[in-house]
Amino acid sequence: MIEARSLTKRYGKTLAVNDLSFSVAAGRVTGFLGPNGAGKSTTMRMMLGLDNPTAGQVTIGGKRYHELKYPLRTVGALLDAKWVHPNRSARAHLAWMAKSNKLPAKRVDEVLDAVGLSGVAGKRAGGFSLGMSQRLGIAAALLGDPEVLLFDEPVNGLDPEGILWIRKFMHRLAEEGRTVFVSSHLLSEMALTASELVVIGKGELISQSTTTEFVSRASENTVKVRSPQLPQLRAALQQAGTEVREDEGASLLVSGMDSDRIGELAAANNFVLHELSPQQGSLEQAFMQITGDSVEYHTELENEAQQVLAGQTDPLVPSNR
Ligand SMILES: Nc1ncnc2c1ncn2[C@@H]1O[C@H](COP(=O)(O)OP(=O)(O)OP(=O)(O)O)[C@@H](O)[C@H]1O
Repeated sequence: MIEARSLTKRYGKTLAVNDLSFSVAAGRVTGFLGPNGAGKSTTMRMMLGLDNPTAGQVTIGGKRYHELKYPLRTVGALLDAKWVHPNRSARAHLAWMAKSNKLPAKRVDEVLDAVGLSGVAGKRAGGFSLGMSQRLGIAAALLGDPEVLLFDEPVNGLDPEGILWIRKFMHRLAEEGRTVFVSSHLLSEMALTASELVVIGKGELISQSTTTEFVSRASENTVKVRSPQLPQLRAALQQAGTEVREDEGASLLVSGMDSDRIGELAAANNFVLHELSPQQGSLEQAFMQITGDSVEYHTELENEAQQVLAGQTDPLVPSNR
């Protein structure tokens, strides 16, 4: 369990985190979502005692990081995967970390096995691909068998296979009952990875809810309707008080009435329906709608969201930001 209460961080004139309060529960993956510069990394650094809050506090299992007797046994983190001596082998890197933190040496092989790096444990970590480095970073985070895990943008720059691996691994950690808190600006990926979302913009809390609630609350839920009697159907729907838009000429997008009632209205008027399908809003739409002014780099995010919606980019592949 992580709890942030009125957490605030100021760097000179920049208010990086402003009066932020939220909680992260065990046994699920919680996504920490926000546009670039929203304050995600700063918040995570304060969780790990790498930065001191200007005001407020953040606790892990009720204690501030500095109060933890065995920090690595309580919280593990992946902040920067390339933080490793390039000439050390993966095993030597972990053995050094285990020793310097008074953790049992046998954990090294256990965590190498858990992340699938046993076969390359003797190889120089400097020659690892980004995906392998991320796995090594996760192995290091797991050394102390912590209840709480923090990952800062763990899928950045990874290929689809690497992204899928991380997503499944996080689900596994949550199923083991751990608290998994993962930051990202990749909206589609978070929709698949996290069941709970903490969303921030310009250092402030925008929302905390389940991913499903976040999407359905924010996005406009419409119903797509196709019929050979489109003009008549349209008139009947408008008369019933719905908002109706043309969708590529051949169908209608209806808001303000659910699909059951639209079907009943059509039946009552003897209209033939060729399609009646609820259109779920995407996380991108929800995010754009909710974050609104909080997005510092609006155009960039909008482009990304629009490309994903239009199917021009694979949501599994992160953009190069
Ligand atoms: N050490 C620092 N000194 C001054 N300003 C900082 C420092 N660290 C962060 N900031 C500023 O604080 C704000 C929040 O930055 P932060 O890195 O926490 O955001 P973020 O959500 O992690 O963004 P990104 O996804 O781009 O990493 C930004 O305006 C940033 O420029």
